[in-house]
Amino acid sequence: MTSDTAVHTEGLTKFYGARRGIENLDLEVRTGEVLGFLGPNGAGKTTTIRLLLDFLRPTRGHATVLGLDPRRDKAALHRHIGYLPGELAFPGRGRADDLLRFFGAARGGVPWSRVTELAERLELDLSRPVHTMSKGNKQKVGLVQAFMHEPALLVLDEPTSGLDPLMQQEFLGLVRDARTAGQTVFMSSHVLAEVQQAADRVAIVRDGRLAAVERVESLGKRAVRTVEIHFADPVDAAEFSALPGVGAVTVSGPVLRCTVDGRLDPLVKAAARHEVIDLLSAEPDLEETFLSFYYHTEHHSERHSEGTGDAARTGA
Ligand SMILES: Nc1ncnc2c1ncn2[C@@H]1O[C@H](COP(=O)(O)OP(=O)(O)OP(=O)(O)O)[C@@H](O)[C@H]1O
Repeated sequence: MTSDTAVHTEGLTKFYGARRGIENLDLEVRTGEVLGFLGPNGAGKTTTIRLLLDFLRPTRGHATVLGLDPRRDKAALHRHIGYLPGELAFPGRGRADDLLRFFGAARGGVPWSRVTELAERLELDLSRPVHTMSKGNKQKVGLVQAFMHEPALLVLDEPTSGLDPLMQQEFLGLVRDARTAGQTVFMSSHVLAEVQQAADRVAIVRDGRLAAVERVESLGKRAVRTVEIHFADPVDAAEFSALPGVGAVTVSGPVLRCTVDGRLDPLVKAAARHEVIDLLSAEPDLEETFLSFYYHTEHHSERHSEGTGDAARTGA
């Protein structure tokens, strides 16, 4: 492991008795990248995060985080990490600002302006006692404490849970700023859409095993979109169904509906031979296309054909 690598795991495995938490995880998070750690409930995301921070001990295998051994160098490691747990539990009945002062002091001092700047961006009222706050506002306190000391590595477990859409966007802005500042971000989620907006790569876990690691750009290319074209006059389905990437063509009079996998260009050029009244293209639904590819396919490893150079498969 070099300084180019923020997190490195080798055969990392945790069983809870006979129950698999995560098994044989080989994963690398590069310094300065945002890695989305994606998987459905129970996939093993929280287990992995807790192993990286030494809140759990592996059954076998090994992790190196920021060049340190989480087990041996836990205290040093935690100073360089900003951690947002999946389930927040704040102690006591204190106000948010008092709590954050306490966290700041524990990390060797954090400029208070940094705390207020984060609180303003997230529209968090620091004068409120944390125990009276809504889930979303508690989540904001959790985010402020994770980001406030500008750690080399942010480890965020389901960071947007409880945040409304506007605040989710603000959070993604914080992640992008962290990346610009050279920080590394490892964030778990079960929502691809949010990870896709912020991450360089996504690692997909399923049933305690790593299913794939992909660059986010290659997810987009894989997306199937639905297209509906309204023509001035009726058209013939046969004219469109053989076009590259075009599938599920149905024609009802002057309205053509189909799916397009990849480039829209062949369909648009073919449509342009007719008078087009309207064209509707639904946003690529990556949840439906990409995730179903991994989650709902028995033999998904066989279906993963195009190599991106990043594919990491464990034969799950
Ligand atoms: N303390 C525990 N004792 C027994 N089994 C556990 C424990 N913690 C987790 N597990 C099991 O390990 C597996 C992975 O759980 P984990 O919490 O890591 O998944 P996750 O991907 O974080 O899920 P979620 O999105 O629901 O938080 C699940 O089958 C879960 O039931």
